[in-house]
Amino acid sequence: SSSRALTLTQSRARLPHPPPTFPTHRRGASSSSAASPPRLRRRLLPVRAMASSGNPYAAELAAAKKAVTLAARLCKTVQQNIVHSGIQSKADKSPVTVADYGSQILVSLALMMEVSGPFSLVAEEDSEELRKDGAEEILEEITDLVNETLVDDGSYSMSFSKEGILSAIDNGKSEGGPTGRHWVLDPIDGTKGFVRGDQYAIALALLDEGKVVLGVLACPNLPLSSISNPNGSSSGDRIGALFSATIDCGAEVESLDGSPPQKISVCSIDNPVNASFFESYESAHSMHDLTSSIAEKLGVQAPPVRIDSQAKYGALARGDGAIYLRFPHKGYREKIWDHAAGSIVVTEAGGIVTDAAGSNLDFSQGRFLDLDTGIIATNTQLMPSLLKAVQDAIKEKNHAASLL
Ligand SMILES: Nc1ncnc2c1ncn2[C@@H]1O[C@H](COP(=O)(O)O)[C@@H](OP(=O)(O)O)[C@H]1O
Ligand SMILES: [Mg+2]
Repeated sequence: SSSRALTLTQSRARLPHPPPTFPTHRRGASSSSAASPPRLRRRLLPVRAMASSGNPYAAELAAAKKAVTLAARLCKTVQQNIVHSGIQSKADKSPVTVADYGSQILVSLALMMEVSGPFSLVAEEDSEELRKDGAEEILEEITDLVNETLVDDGSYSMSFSKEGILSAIDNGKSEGGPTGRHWVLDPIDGTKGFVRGDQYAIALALLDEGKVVLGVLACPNLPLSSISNPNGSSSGDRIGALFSATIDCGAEVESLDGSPPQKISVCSIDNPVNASFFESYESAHSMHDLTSSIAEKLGVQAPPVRIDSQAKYGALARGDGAIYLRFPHKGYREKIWDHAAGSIVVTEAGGIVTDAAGSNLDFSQGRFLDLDTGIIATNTQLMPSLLKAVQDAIKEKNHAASLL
């Protein structure tokens, strides 16, 4: 209601740190009002929900779910258009670019509206390209798409000006680090899958004092209950899964269009013969020859299950498969937004996520993960033998390379 509406000036006075601003105008106002002080209706979540759930991050979790669900609405629209227009076969990358920026803007907006206190966001995109000559058309497309999504969703009665779009994107420029709270966002993880019409995820996590304390993964194309065959297609299952996890509170999955959350846990397979493993669809992202040699050493019989994005972590967390292997080619540096949300979903579901040396991933070092060789994830039962197989396979590969 209008009595609850706060001007930005009012909400700043109430908060310990000013939230980031983006020029916006209320829907229905003339375009000249974009220059007048923006009015943001800030919805604060009921404090009661926080206290009764026993989850110290309950408010942030609710905000994160709302943010990625809103972004997923935009991404789904764009992906449908891409698939229908057959644009994925052309070199034109603009639809995915529009969705990437649009998703980041909506997540940033929703977090800002729903969570009080200092705001820091480490996100993949910045506005540099959009500020260049020749980018006007794409900027206009993003602005229209974001504003249309806001109208369809109906949660926030506001619309963005083009300048507002640019500054909202730049809210994601934080460097993260070991102190304070930082949101970590991949607005579209698995862009290759997105363009192919396959799996992708909107991945959002919260770092608190260098540790991931919360993660949500919106997977609009993932079957809700399980991947029923090796290609990840469904058998009449509902499509669209939202995974979430908060530190020490477990992991859950719910439907992206609303259903009660269900607790999830990793599988309890302890014999690798019965295990299957996930890896990137793209061989450029992970060495399929190395993973195949690891699987062979371990005695895994099933062929690899190749899926784009952090949907792999979600599927692992609910026991659709037993192992996730990721071995980028030499020289690649992993980014924190590619693993923060996925890793807490797996660990809170009872799994373990480490680098190839068996060390925990360290999200406190800025935008990159500094890690040894690759990332592996599985349950507690399989981890010791998996780690041994990984190290043996790497040794063998290095030895073979030294003979060349
Ligand atoms: N050469 C490379 N090696 C490993 N990962 C790469 C890569 N190039 C891109 N990536 C990362 O792999 C992510 C996709 O992971 P996956 O292969 O599991 O689907 C990409 O996320 P984006 O799609 O958000 O750019 C990107 O960050
Ligand atoms: Mg990514």
